[in-house]
Formats: sequence, structure tokens, C-alpha cells
Amino acid sequence: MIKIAVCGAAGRMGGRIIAAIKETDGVELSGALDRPGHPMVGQDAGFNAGLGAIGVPISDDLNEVVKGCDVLIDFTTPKVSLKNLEVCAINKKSIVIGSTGFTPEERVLAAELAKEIPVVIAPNMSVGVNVCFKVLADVAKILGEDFDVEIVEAHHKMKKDSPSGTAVRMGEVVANALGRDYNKVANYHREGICGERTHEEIGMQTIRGGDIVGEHTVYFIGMGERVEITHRAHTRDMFSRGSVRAAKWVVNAKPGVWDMQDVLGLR
Ligand SMILES: NC(=O)C1=CN([C@@H]2O[C@H](COP(=O)(O)OP(=O)(O)OC[C@H]3O[C@@H](n4cnc5c(N)ncnc54)[C@H](O)[C@@H]3O)[C@@H](O)[C@H]2O)C=CC1
Ligand SMILES: O=C(O)C1=N[C@H](C(=O)O)C[C@H](O)C1
Repeated sequence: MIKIAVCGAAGRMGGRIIAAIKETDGVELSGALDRPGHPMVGQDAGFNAGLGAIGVPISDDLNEVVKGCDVLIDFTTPKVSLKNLEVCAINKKSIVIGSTGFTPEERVLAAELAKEIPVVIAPNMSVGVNVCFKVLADVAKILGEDFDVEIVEAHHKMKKDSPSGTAVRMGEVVANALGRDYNKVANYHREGICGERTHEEIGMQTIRGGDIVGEHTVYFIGMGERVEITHRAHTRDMFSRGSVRAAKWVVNAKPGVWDMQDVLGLR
């Protein structure tokens, strides 16, 4: 039985991940963690998952929770995830990180900390989005230089980072396929007399409102036609099931940073 602990247990994803652990064979919830001072610390973790009491309280003691698990699933913020990664490395435990909004410098730090333990970091744990990542590279290569690329993402009004981690990864996949440097060609701002679109740029637009779970469209826009590749999430459950699948996979992986393409065998 693989012992999984969940960090961010009082959050939107934390509750769904605890529900996914409960429905999955071969795994058990060994601990649940949230930030010191959160009103749900001390409460049973099953309540946020809609399960009733399951006998695992939400703790705020990171070291104790990590020591009691084989793998930590963490959906919080980049800064919290980096701290969790450090504590997992000290204790030789695996970790699955779903948090988004990492800066390039934070990504380098994560890779450094992952030298001793296996780590899955993925901005989107759904099968559908990961198939989109794979297909997008092919579509970009086939359509080539005659098509302009624009990305639009929509999420709920509580989301803190923009653009979404998934939209950034989609931009990186397309930029790599076209031989461009994403950090140089991503355009997050158009306002006023900002001039004509450059050929290489990848425009990124963000919509925030209500309870949208997550929607991403990549537009390949030519003269006279366009191709749109869209993924729409209906619930958070495929993210949470994906994270549990990643947890089962990562405990047998070699040290280093992996992502859902590795977990799903899509490389
Ligand atoms: N990779 C994927 O498939 C997905 C990634 N996400 C990402 O997951 C992250 C969390 O999303 P939500 O659950 O919607 O957010 P949320 O705000 O509902 O949950 C985050 C939880 O982390 C807790 N937290 C904050 N600081 C902490 C600390 N120091 N120690 C322990 N817990 C702490 C908060 O109290 C909160 O309960 C975001 O970065 C989001 O973009 C969300 C959905 C899918
Ligand atoms: O914050 C969310 O909700 C989501 N975040 C992820 C992202 O930033 O890509 C994945 C998903 O779209 C939901």
C-alpha cells in the first residue's frame, strides 16, 4: 500500500485529491496538511472531500506529515511547493507538484532540489491536456510559418496566477516545435497603438470569472482559414485522478524532474 499525504488539503484541489485517493486501489491517505492558521486545521480531512469523517485530521506540521508518507501530493503555490520539495528531499520521499506560476528561476531551483528524489511537476494532470501537448507540437510543425499562434485560457475568479501554467506549457510546446524561444516570443500585453503583430509572437490572453474549471484554446490563424485546438475541463476530478496516478508512478521512478508526459508514456 502506497502512503500518500496531501498538501493544500483544505483547498479546491486538495479535497478532490483526497476523494481520488479513497477511490484508488493500492494507495491510502497517510496525512493531510494545510497552512498554520487555516480554519480547517484540526478538522477531519474527509469533510473537504465530501466523504464525512475518515480519521485523518488536517495538520499544519510539514515535517511530521512528510515523515509519515511515501509520496506527498502538493497543490498550493510555487513558494510552498519549493519548501515541500526541500523537506521531501531531506527525508528521501517522492513528491508530485501541481502548483502553477513558477518563475524560470524557481524552476531551476526545483530541478536542483530534485537531484536526490523523484519529482513529478506538471501544470496539468489531465490525460486530455497532455494529449493536446503532444498533438500541438505536430500541428505547429505541419502548419509551420504561415499560421499565427494565439492562446486563450479561461478560469474561475479565485485563480491567483496568470496566464495558467497549462497555457504557458502550450506556448512552450508550440515555440519549441517552431524553433522559437518562448520567453522571447510570448506577448502578454497589447494595449493602445501597440503596432502590428510580429510574425513570431505567441499572444497570450486570459479570462477570469465565476466558476470556470479551466479552458484552453490554441489558435493557428492563417490567411483564409484557422485551426483551433481546445480543451475544456468539466470537473477537477481528472486533475486529481491524474495526480494520484502520478503518485503511484513516481515512487518507482529514478531521481530527477518528470512530468505527466512521462507518467502517461507519451514521450
Ligand atoms: N496541475 C494541475 O493539474 C492543476 C493545478 N492547479 C494548481 O494548483 C494550485 C492550487 O489550486 P487550488 O486548489 O484551486 O487552490 P486553493 O487556494 O483552493 O488551495 C490551495 C491550498 O493551499 C493551502 N496552503 C497555502 N499555503 C500553505 C502552506 N504553507 N502549507 C500548506 N498549505 C498551504 C491553502 O490554505 C489552500 O487550502 C494552483 O497553483 C493551481 O493553479 C489546479 C488545478 C489543476
Ligand atoms: O487554478 C486552476 O484551477 C487550474 N490551474 C492549472 C493551470 O494553471 O494550468 C490547471 C487547470 O487549468 C486548473
